[in-house]
Amino acid sequence: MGTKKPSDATNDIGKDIHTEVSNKESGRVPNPEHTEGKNKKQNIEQTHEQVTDDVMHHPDLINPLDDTRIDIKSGYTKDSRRLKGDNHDYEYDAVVLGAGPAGEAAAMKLTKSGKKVVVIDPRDQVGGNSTHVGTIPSKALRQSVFNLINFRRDPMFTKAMEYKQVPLNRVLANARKVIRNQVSTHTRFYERNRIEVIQGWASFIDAHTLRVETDDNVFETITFNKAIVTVGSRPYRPEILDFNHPRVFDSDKILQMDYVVKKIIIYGAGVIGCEYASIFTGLGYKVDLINNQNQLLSYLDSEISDAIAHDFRQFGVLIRSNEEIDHLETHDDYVVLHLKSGKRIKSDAILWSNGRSGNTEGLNLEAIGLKANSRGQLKVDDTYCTEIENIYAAGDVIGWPSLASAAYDQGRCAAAFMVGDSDAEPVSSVPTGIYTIPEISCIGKTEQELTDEKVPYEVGQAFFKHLARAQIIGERSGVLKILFHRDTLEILGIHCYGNHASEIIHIGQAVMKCKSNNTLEYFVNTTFNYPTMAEAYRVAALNGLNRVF
Ligand SMILES: Cc1cc2nc3c(=O)[nH]c(=O)nc-3n(C[C@H](O)[C@H](O)[C@H](O)COP(=O)(O)OP(=O)(O)OC[C@H]3O[C@@H](n4cnc5c(N)ncnc54)[C@H](O)[C@@H]3O)c2cc1C
Ligand SMILES: NC(=O)c1ccc[n+]([C@@H]2O[C@H](COP(=O)([O-])OP(=O)(O)OC[C@H]3O[C@@H](n4cnc5c(N)ncnc54)[C@H](O)[C@@H]3O)[C@@H](O)[C@H]2O)c1
Repeated sequence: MGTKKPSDATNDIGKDIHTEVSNKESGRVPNPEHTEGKNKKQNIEQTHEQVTDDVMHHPDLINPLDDTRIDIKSGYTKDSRRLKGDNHDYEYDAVVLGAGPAGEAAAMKLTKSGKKVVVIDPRDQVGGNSTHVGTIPSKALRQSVFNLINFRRDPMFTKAMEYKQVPLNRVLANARKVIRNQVSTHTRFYERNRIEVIQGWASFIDAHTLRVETDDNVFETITFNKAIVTVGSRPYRPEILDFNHPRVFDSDKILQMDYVVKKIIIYGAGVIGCEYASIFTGLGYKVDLINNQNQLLSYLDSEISDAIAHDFRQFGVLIRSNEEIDHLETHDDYVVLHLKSGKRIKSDAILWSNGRSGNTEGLNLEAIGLKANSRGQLKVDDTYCTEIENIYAAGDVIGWPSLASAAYDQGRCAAAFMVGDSDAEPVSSVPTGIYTIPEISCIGKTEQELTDEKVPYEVGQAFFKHLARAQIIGERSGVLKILFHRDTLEILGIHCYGNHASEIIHIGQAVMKCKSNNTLEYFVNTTFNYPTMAEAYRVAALNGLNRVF
């Protein structure tokens, strides 16, 4: 990502742009002429301390997994022609804090609406946590492990293959390639749209001024009319754990694990914990999965939740439910997890996957009168506007649903609201896609919800083992469940467990979205390709209709 050098910081509309060497580095007291007042200066000092702490505390936030740099070549700077002169004195119409999916979508929508936009991110590559440490590496890793499992199962190879455990960072070779391609694709989007991208840490000085610390410890200020905060999230790290210990990991640090283990504890059985349970068992590790609740992924339809728990046990995952950490004992070559129930679990390493926190600490929100909640998240209204009228927020930093899929749409919608699009709508319905092995995907209501709401529903099911396509590609388990109103046949929920579930769900989602066509009969009266996994919809629909009397 192109770093804007101080020399680029020309001022085309009469406002001062300051650069200064970090006080911390130089040991010098800053020149008071370079700041607008004592209070502001204190805020800046505080921000710098916080930001530096964040960098120290969380180095992975700024270090992409793939260190091959893909620089932005546009060189589009403040000297460039303004696309459209909005009626204000600020340098930019809009500033975007964070170049993840939410930030990218917001920047694209803003620039296509004729606004002069700048995006700021501390990483030297675009893509955000989603591309560098979240969605992309974990899904590419899962695919490699999935291939390995199929390879080991295939009788053509089992005899010839030496069964060897592989360290995680070697399996990540494919992920590095995907990351590089993703960064390259997204870099081109910024370039083609001539969006300025600055590498640096952003924090607020006031509601129209940002302070940006570039990676060479140079600070500058930029002024803007509106801002959108899309700084994302990072793993929540409780103080009782030492994440510098080589056997203690979170979902960012795990990507650097360079040794093989026989046994690993996963603390937290949320989406990340369950996806990694599949990855580790696929690599041949024994897994202790510690769940704080009594059911896995308890918001899922309970049959699906039972199915994944059953398959996990088959693959050698020991699920320990209703447990809570007391403390962790660390040693050079092992760890012992002490649970409040009195149990002690010894293992080669631990992956802590119990929640995430919004990256708001270093933003100096106090300077603009904003306060994040205890999880570092910002509250927004239906237009993604925070309590400050020119400051918007989207993506993980606003909490629900904390998905890359939704972050992109939220960023685009927030920008649409910022520019006053009359047809902008906030994101409200998002499918669940969990990339365990096998996958889980759902949309709409669960059986439990419909029962609680006393809705007269029926169920139609299709088991993958009966589908021609599934038999051809060797899918052994999997089911598609359609929940529908028994009188109107309206589809109320779709739940899928099995490989390709995250793709299969979209057929049902499209039908559910078409209000006039949203009935089970669509699947009976429409000819699908054969043999396909989509045939599951026809089989499930006929199965469901047979129950209606
Ligand atoms: C292991 C894992 C697997 C996941 N798998 C999936 C999945 O399969 N599907 C899915 O939909 N979602 C998945 N997610 C969630 C997904 O990654 C997030 O929802 C998504 O990254 C959120 O996008 P975002 O744009 O809000 O922020 P992010 O992707 O977090 O990007 C925020 C950016 O802001 C930058 N930033 C931080 N502080 C500042 C600052 N002060 N100034 C400027 N910039 C700053 C950061 O460097 C970062 O580049 C997964 C997450 C994890 C951790
Ligand atoms: N396939 C996917 O869509 C996918 C994959 C991985 C991660 N993700 C996203 O990543 C996010 C994190 O997943 P996860 O499995 O770590 O956790 P989670 O959000 O499922 O939560 C796990 C537990 O941690 C608690 N928690 C959450 N944040 C906390 C905080 N800041 N402080 C204290 N406790 C907290 C929660 O209440 C819960 O009990 C999820 O929101 C998920 O949407 C999505």
